[in-house]
Amino acid sequence: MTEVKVAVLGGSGAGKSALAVRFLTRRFIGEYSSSAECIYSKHLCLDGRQIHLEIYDPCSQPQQGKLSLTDELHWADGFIIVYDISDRASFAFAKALLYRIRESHTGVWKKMAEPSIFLVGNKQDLCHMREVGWDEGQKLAIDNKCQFCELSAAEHYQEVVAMFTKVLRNITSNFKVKEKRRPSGSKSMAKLINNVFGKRRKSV
Ligand SMILES: Nc1nc2c(ncn2[C@@H]2O[C@H](COP(=O)(O)OP(=O)(O)OP(=O)(O)O)[C@@H](O)[C@H]2O)c(=O)[nH]1
Repeated sequence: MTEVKVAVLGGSGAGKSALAVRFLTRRFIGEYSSSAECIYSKHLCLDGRQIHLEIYDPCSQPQQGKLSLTDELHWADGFIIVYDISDRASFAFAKALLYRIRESHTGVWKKMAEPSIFLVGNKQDLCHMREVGWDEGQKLAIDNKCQFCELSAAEHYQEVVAMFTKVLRNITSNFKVKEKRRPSGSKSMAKLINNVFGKRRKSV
C-alpha cells in the first residue's frame, strides 16, 4: 500500500473543499464548513497500485503576509493550489503560495525530487465574471514548473477526477524515482557487509 498525502491550498472561498469533496464523493454540495481543517482519506487503485490517499483541506488560509506553511510543506507529497478565476485576489494568493513552496524547495529540500504541484483555476462556470485570464494561469504554472488546468468543481466531475489522477500519478512516479536513487535499508546494509567482508577476504 502506497501512502500519498496531498494538500489542497488556496485563498478563502476559492473552492478547496468543493474540489476535495467532489473528488471523494462525486457530489457538489454548495456550502462547506470552513471553520475546521480536515484530513480526508480514501483507498483507491491507480495503475494497479493500491493507494491510501490523504487530502488535507485547511480552513481559510492565513493572510498572505503570514504565510508560513511549514507543517504543510513537511506533511504533503504534493499540492493542489486553487484560485477562483472570478477573483483576482485569490490568484495573487495562489502566486504567493507557489513562491513559498518553490522557495522552501530550493532551500531545505534542495536535494529532494521536484514537488508535485497542480495549479487549478476553479469556477470556470463563472467565466462571464472572469477576472483572471486562462493565459495568466498557464504562464504562472510554466514559470513555477507545475501543471495547470481550469475547471469547475460545480460542473466538471470528470475534469476534477482527471486532475487528481494526474497529481497522484506525478507523486507516485516521484516515489519511484526516489526508490531507484536510494537503495532500501536491507540492500544497502547487504552491500556494506559485502564490501567489508569482500575486502577482508581479498587481503587474507
Ligand atoms: N459557481 C461555482 N461556485 C463554486 C465552485 N466551487 C466552489 N464554489 C462555491 O464557492 C464557495 C466556497 O467554496 P469552498 O469549497 O467552501 O471554498 P474553500 O476554498 O474551501 O473556502 P474556505 O474553507 O473558506 O477557505 C461555496 O459557496 C461553493 O459553493 C465552482 O466551481 N463554481
